[in-house]
Amino acid sequence: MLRDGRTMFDPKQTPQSISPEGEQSIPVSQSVPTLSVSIKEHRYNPLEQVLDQCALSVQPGEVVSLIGPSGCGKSTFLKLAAGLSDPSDGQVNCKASETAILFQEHRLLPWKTLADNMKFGFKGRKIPAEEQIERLEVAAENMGFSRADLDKYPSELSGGMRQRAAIARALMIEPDLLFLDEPFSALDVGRRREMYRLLLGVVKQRRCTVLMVTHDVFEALSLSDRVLVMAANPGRFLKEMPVPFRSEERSRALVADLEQTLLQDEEVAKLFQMQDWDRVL
Ligand SMILES: Nc1ncnc2c1ncn2[C@@H]1O[C@H](COP(=O)(O)OP(=O)(O)OP(=O)(O)O)[C@@H](O)[C@H]1O
Repeated sequence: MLRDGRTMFDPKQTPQSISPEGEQSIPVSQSVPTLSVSIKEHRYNPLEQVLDQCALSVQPGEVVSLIGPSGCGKSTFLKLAAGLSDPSDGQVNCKASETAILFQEHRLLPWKTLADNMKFGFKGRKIPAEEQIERLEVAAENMGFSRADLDKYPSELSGGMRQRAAIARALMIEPDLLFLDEPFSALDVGRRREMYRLLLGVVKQRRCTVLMVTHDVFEALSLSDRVLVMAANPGRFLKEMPVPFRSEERSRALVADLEQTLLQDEEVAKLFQMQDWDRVL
């Protein structure tokens, strides 16, 4: 059973096509979505249409990932969904009360220590001082930061530490909606898995809703309830791959099987130029 109540027993799930009208053809659960996005089109300049007919509803506690070739418009869709700018034509409806955004770049302030960067999200929020300290301590432990690390400046941290700091900063405000753009790209395989567990723990405990962009298909299928594949020129949703297993049931073999099914779909294979999928090189 998926978190939103849908059941999908067929382990050989196949990608479903998405109609140009958006996802109306896809069955969704009955609860009020945390996030509804309907973008008819988006352009940064009048001559180039970046997005075309991208509609998506995300249910409370659902994890949805966007994958697609570089430049197809994933980050643009995420930024519009997060309300960072308005679509040229379309609307975004968000029911979340606390939203956090994690950008592709870590965006830490170079003149602030790691601790101050991690606490930066508290600015403007009424969180008592003791609770701020408690959240910082828990986050530092979860992220594997020592007391000495907390006094360092971003320039003194490794790329992976900076990325973990940005993840901590986002999670420390306890969001009920998280927008993540390539959040784990700088982490080694062990840290990545720790972060996956942490993220899915937050999703489960607080019913946090997640919309994530990633280049890593295996990662997307490991973490998500469904994965949307975007095509380019203009950016649009091409396929949806539901993940028919609860997160705790997902083994490497099951996810690898789903990855193979997805990447062997004719249209998806063409999109990523992966028609000879079984070849490593
Ligand atoms: N601020 C901007 N101004 C003008 N064009 C932009 C801007 N941001 C993105 N674009 C263009 O919009 C298109 C989609 O970019 P976007 O970053 O959304 O793609 P993406 O799928 O996230 O790429 P990647 O996987 O490489 O991060 C690209 O052609 C890009 O050049």
